Amino acid sequence: MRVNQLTISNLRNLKNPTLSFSPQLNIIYGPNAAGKSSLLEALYILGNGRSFRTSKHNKVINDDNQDITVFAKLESSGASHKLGFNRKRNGETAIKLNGEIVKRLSTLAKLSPVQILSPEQYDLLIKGPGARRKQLDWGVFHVEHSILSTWQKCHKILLQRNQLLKRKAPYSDVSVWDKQLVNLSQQVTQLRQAYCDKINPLFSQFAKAFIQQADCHLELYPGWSDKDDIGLAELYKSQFEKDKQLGFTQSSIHKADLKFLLARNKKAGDYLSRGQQKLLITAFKLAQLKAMQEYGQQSPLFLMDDIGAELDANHQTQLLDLLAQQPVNQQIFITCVHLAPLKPLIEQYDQVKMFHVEHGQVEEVSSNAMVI
Ligand SMILES: Nc1ncnc2c1ncn2[C@@H]1O[C@H](COP(=O)(O)OP(=O)(O)OP(=O)(O)O)[C@@H](O)[C@H]1O
Repeated sequence: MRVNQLTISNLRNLKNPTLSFSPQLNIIYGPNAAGKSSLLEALYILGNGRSFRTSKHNKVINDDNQDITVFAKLESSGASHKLGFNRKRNGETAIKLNGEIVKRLSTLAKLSPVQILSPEQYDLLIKGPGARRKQLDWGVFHVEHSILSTWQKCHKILLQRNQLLKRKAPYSDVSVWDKQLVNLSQQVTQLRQAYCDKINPLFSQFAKAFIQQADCHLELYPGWSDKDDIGLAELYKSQFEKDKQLGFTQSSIHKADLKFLLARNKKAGDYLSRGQQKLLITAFKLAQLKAMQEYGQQSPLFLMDDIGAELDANHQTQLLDLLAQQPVNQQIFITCVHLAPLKPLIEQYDQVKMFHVEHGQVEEVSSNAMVI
């Protein structure tokens, strides 16, 4: 997928730019608080219907305005599309694809997948499992769309079962849902596991290069522990009293986790330095990108916010080398304060566009005019 043109209205401090992008490398640079990340936010909204920096939609709308609009001309799965997204302060949202109203956010996700690496994600290893599960399911969805409906059905049943548990219903009532729940939990887990199997060698390879630790790997915790190998159906039976006491189901896909492990199964979050954790997340994101390039329906936009901020010079060079090896149809957007470290990367691309941002004003500048 690639975005050819983007028009942004009333997003944070941006002065409503219309921009034409390179199908390969786009560099967005300028001083702090210029509006660089805001530009990436607009691109992210195209694929997700929300910001990557906040869950509070109103924060993204310019203080003096009542709504934001992001409009893009893009190419996806070999066809050209016009995609418009509008959100008002009261939360009302309108999405239009080629003039037709779109109701589901999953349509956006399928049409314009976006992968982002930003400082907001560097604490993924020390956060709760929810954030890792989200990243995992994002990846699974983009190589196997069917996970979404199975996941939704599973969560619906969990909701019904939990309502009964809260009401202290008897086992005979609650267990009506167990067979379906077992079935759906296993289906989701199989898809998650298949994705982990695909991504693991890619992740290990990037992780080894970045943090010089052999045997870095990902392990899926399905959301229940079955040490005695009795099966999920039996677990529901044996956990019923505890579930009733708690008022919710303890074991299913809502408790899954993606574990980042080092040699001898040490938890990466407990062992690595902050800097190494950031590098490991970078390795994970690159592995997800590669998995989509190899197994997905299409390659996502790859957004890298503040590329220089979190890496030392060596690791930055390593990352830039990897970016220089991306397939020619991979569209990349990078924000930075200083251009100088990006010079070797820029020189390796045929089609580069550079945008200078200051006080919300975005201007395309010639890459030949790059003064370093
Ligand atoms: N709702 C809003 N309305 C108007 N301005 C806003 C709004 N939200 C944030 N801003 C301002 O927009 C500016 C742009 O922020 P942004 O994070 O995009 O800058 P940046 O160039 O990525 O900065 P940095 O290099 O420091 O990360 C900031 O000055 C911020 O205070």
